[in-house]
Amino acid sequence: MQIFATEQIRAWDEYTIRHEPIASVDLMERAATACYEWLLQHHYKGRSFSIFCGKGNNGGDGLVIARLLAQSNHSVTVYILEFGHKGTEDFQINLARLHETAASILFISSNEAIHPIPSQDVVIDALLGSGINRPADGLTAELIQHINNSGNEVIAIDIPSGLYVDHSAKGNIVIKARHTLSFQCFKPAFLMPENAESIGDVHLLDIGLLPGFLEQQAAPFQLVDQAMVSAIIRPRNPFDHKGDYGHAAIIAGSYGMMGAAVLCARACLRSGVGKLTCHIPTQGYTIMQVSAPEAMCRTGENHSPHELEKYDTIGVGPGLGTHVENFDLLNSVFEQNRRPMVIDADALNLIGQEKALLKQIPPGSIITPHPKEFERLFGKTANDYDRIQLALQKAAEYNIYIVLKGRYTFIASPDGRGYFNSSGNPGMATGGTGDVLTGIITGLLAQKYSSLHAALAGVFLHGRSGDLAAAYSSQPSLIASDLIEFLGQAYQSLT
Ligand SMILES: NC(=O)C1=CN([C@@H]2O[C@H](COP(=O)(O)OP(=O)(O)OC[C@H]3O[C@@H](n4cnc5c(N)ncnc54)[C@H](OP(=O)(O)O)[C@@H]3O)[C@@H](O)[C@H]2O)[C@@H](O)CC1
Ligand SMILES: Nc1ncnc2c1ncn2[C@@H]1O[C@H](COP(=O)(O)OP(=O)(O)O)[C@@H](O)[C@H]1O
Ligand SMILES: [K+]
Repeated sequence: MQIFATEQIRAWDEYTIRHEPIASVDLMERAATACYEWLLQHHYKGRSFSIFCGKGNNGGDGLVIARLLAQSNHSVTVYILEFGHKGTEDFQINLARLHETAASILFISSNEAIHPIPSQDVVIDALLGSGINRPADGLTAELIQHINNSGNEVIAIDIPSGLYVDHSAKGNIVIKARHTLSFQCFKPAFLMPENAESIGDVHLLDIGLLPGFLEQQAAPFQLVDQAMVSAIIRPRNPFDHKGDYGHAAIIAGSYGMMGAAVLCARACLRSGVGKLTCHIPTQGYTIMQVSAPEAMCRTGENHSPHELEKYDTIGVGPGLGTHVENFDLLNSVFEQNRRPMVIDADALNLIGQEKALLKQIPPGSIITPHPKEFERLFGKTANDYDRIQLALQKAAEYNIYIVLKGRYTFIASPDGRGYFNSSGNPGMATGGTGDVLTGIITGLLAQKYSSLHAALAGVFLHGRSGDLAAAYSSQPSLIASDLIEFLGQAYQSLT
């Protein structure tokens, strides 16, 4: 699924209007009807509503929702914020239609007209949509503050008023919604952690925009979804043998952190790798042999970084520790292995301390930082959008894939393309889940998936395992080992 910027969303609306064909006011009717039906299907039937509308087409959506609710005997009060202009054509048509219903219509042209919102009302926010072109200020800002301070449940239409679709509104006054009902496709704003408080739960409603438009468009970002990953994962052939699925090495673990190495190794095995050898510290030998009997072990000084050429790929970092001797370890790994590999956790923290190592990373490798590790590597950014841009810039500069982990993990490709993963849940915010991801991606790389495909499929399967594990038990009880247990079902769910 594509993730579009403002101009492309507008172009998709226009394409549909021209080619379906459908009048713009009828498309608005379709969009608002989808919102109305969502409300009825989600326990809002019979409630009373305060609906706040601007005078653009977002406000037009609000007016249609108000009419549909009033016609089905809901108590509706509509507040129209006076921007100083008369409103778009579709807004005006729908204002005239609303006058024929029992809805109360009030205009807000000064702060004296802002009154307390009845506590039982559900608030619908249709003040500003994708047409916002400057921060909300003056009366608009006051009204947004008033709604936020009311404590009422707020449902935003298309996007919470005050947010931009595709750049940061950090520090601006923005509606805080419980739900956002948006149309057709994800907008970048919904994927940024900095907007979490504003967007609430996002629900994408199908308004029948024509798919033909998608063929002509290069979206700035793609969503990693089941369809994409199903097309990547290859079936196994009947005469295959373990040599066909690669030999991976995991270099991980230290005293007190052997668990990270075990989680990584077990996830790698479950990902489908042919053979796995773990380079671990001597004191971790028994732990690994007992916990992952399918894996071979190499022990010795400094993780015994010898004969690394024989592996198809290497995953390095989980639980490694940041002792000074590990700089030599990393240098040795990068010297011996020039094929794409996976670099995570303490290996990234070491590189963060010794930035010259960045240039030594084998081309096409995948690094998997969480936001703090990313910051140690590449520095702070002013907002989440800038961080995404910085990831793309650094991926190109070092010819690597950057998997920036989070709710919607972002994958930056060195060719400038960016992907947001759609699977996963906050149950996965628990120690060790990142080690599992490293194991999965390493296993996919060993199986000769391209770096891009290993990263995309790896993050999606990892999140899908988390979703299946949480559905089986619960989010709070989820632990990293559960992801490994559910990886099999995650694969199964693709077909
Ligand atoms: N057929 C379609 O296309 C469909 C569209 N749909 C809906 O249309 C919405 C987009 O509508 P839109 O383009 O009219 O923009 P919208 O956000 O309502 O109004 C913004 C107006 O407000 C103004 N303004 C801007 N910033 C401001 C600020 N900070 N504070 C105050 N005022 C500000 C600015 O005017 P200006 O003051 O700059 O002259 C601008 O004209 C979209 O989100 C979706 O809900 C759906 O129905 C599906 C079909
Ligand atoms: N709220 C969330 N929603 C979805 N995925 C999450 C969430 N929180 C964490 N994750 C995922 O869990 C993993 C955590 O990795 P990381 O922070 O490296 O953990 P650790 O270092 O403990 O292994 C990442 O893959 C991340 O995308
Ligand atoms: K809105």
